[in-house]
Amino acid sequence: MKFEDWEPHYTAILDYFCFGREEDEEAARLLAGLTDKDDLPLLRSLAAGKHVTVCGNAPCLADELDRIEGTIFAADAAAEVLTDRGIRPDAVFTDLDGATDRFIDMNRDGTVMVVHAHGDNVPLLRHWTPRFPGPLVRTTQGTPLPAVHNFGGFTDGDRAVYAAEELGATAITIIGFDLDDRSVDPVKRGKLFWARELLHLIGHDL
Ligand SMILES: Nc1ncnc2c1ncn2[C@@H]1O[C@H](COP(=O)(O)OP(=O)(O)OP(=O)(O)O)[C@@H](O)[C@H]1O
Ligand SMILES: Nc1nc2c(c(=O)[nH]1)N=C(CO)CN2
Ligand SMILES: [Mg+2]
Repeated sequence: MKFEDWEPHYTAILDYFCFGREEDEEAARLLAGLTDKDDLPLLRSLAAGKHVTVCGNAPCLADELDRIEGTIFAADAAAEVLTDRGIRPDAVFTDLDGATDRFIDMNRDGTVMVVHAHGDNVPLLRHWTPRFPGPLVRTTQGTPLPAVHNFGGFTDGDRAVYAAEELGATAITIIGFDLDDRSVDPVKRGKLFWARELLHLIGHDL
């Protein structure tokens, strides 16, 4: 999605959560300076012309793994549910709140880390970004920078779907999403509300 088309949705999300755009854009500038890696061509090659399965981290994920087809994009800690079952994702979309040392291992084995900057994860960006030994793509939800991309989307899971669309996937299967999950805290419920809105906007009704 072009940034001009994304921007009104982004502004509405900032208002809803009382998040600051300046903080998001400062985090993106910081991330721009933490590494020179930009493995966008590799990420594109994983999605373009391919069937992509996006794995969210709802409790139902473990029961839906038999639906996986093609390239695997994992939303943050969903990557661990997958590796626990011997499945290494092709890419992990993460704002790093679910990151563990196992992300470093899968990145060394070739999993693309798609590291997202926002106003509330600056310490995590500083901690993890220099430690990833393998392929890395950087994203922002604000104005994109030359090597900090914005494919649209907000939560790790819906951003993975937006990226798959933007990078030319021919089909997308979405598993591990329970957007009515009542076990989550109120802020997370708000995030799942926006995930549903944003997925609906690009034709995925969950
Ligand atoms: N019931 C669910 N619980 C958690 N994640 C879900 C659920 N259903 C779908 N998802 C997707 O899986 C992703 C898991 O990533 P993660 O739990 O790190 O969330 P996040 O987007 O970083 O938000 P938060 O800041 O609340 O952690 C979410 O971004 C969301 O898109
Ligand atoms: N400023 C800010 N931006 C975000 C946040 C967050 O907690 N704060 N969480 C996200 C993952 O759902 C995505 N973007
Ligand atoms: Mg996360």
